[in-house]
Amino acid sequence: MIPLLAALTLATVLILIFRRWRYISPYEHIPGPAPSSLFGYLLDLHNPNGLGWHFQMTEKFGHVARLKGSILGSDALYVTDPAALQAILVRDYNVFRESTEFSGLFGIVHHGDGLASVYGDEHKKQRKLVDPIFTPNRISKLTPLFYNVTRQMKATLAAELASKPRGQEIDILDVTVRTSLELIAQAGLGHTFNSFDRDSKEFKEFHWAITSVLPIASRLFLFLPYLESWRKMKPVWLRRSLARLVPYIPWSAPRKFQEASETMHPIYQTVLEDKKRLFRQGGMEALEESATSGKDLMTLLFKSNWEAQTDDKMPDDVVIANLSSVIHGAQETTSGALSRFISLLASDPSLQNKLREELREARELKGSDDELDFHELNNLPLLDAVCRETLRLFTPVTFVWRQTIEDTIVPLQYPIRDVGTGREMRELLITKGTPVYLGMAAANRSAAIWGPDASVFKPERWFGKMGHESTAENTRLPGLYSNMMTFLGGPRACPGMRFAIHEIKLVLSTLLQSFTFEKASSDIDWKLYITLTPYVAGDDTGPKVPVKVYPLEKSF
Ligand code: HEM
Repeated sequence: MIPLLAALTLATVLILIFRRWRYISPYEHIPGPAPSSLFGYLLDLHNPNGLGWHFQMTEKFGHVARLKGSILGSDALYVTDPAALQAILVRDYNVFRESTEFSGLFGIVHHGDGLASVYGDEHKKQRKLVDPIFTPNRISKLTPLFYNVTRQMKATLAAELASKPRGQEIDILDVTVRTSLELIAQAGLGHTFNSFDRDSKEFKEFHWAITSVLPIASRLFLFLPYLESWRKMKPVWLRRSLARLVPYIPWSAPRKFQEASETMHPIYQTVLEDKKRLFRQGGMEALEESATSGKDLMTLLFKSNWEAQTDDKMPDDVVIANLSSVIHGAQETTSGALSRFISLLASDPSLQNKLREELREARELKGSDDELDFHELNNLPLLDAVCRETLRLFTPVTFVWRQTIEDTIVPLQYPIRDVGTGREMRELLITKGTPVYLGMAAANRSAAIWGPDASVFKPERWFGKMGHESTAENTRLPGLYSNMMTFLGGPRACPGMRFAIHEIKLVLSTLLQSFTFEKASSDIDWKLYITLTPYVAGDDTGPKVPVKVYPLEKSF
């Protein structure tokens, strides 16, 4: 049996190598980086220490680059061209699908076919129910809930500082992680993880699961192409029986991946069951009388689903998968971004003071002890510019992945020069099956788009300007937020963008009104997992962002 299996494997590998040898890439004429291993571009693209590889893409190779495949695989494209991005994300979004790697991965993590795992009409139908829970009006009503959480954050941080010698470094990532998880738990689920209680078992377990599942998955990237077939495997009893064997695999990554995705699911089930029970007992009124006055995203989604036409209603497993997508989408991205903001401010005391002055003036103008509301926070020009510039330069999601399901020609704003003939091409045929990587961080740093100072942190570039006016030549990118790619664009753009911006502004303003920040002695390495994750340089024991924090003599 074993010799037969070995012979079959060898024959398959030889056939694949032969096919690869005969393969003529449709992208031979496009410049691109040489792969650093036999695995082709894959190891470079996913290298946790490879952020520089992404950042240099447009300057070295232009706005479309060829990524050479492995000895067994075919080539891919890395796209940052504004016109091509518009075609891929908006015009032809049904042709450039979320990759099966991602839909398989998120289908398993979210235990069902939520937004991140569906395409076409099903995706449109689900977005119709999810988008209304994120309108500016709905987000503005979450402000009191947000302040409840930031008050706990402030008290916990003040207590930690009081218990330590003055000037000792603290891990601000721990603070932003607890804050963003508690914010999305309360505002998203109407639930608490008691995240500021160091002994909270629920916080520890959920936090471990939500922060580990994607970094672990990126260690399994060679297996990602098979996850979609795995989760759709029939008969279901066979898949379930095989899944029971995972804990016995002598490799920790699949075991931990399974454990993490199994930890989060029961919490979402309980939250949904609680809402249903309340609804059965007292209808919508009972939900509206709950602790969040019915303003949490889960109640809104429940309502939106209840009011939908029968054909549009989502079954419970899809509601749960979407709930899980929302919580996941909100957690890692926002906590990492918040710690990035604070470490930037810690290195720039003058910017910190200017932001504090802007806040002080706004509070004085308001003339009461009430905190700034949604609109008042949005009307602070320096805070807004710092927010945009940080999210441009330090894009939390570096790239996304699409798969082409039919041959399509896309236009190019920046022509490609043929490496053989030097001929200029103003459009590009992308053939069926090509993996297409959309370099969001690279597009946000392109010197052709943003000018020669594209890689400099310069909040002033946004003063008095909207979206494309801050680029070098009024270039329009198809991004949802301020003409940049941070939250993507088109029908699959991030629905939680307003939630994220409001959270970032509100948390930062709360911290700046009570504390000052100073740079710590160590440098931070931002590692590329699916979102950017901060580590102290030379210390791989876990994500951290040490800074020195001091209470303000007079907080306001
Ligand atoms: C700085 C913070 C955030 C960033 C940079 C960010 C970025 C993104 C990006 C790039 C995508 C597209 C992924 C893809 O197509 O492969 C996305 C999707 C998504 N985000 Fe966010 N996000 C952030 C915060 C949030 C928040 C706060 C929420 C919810 C409260 C959220 C919920 C979602 C959901 C549900 C999706 C899936 C949308 C779909 O497939 O239709 N995100 N996000």
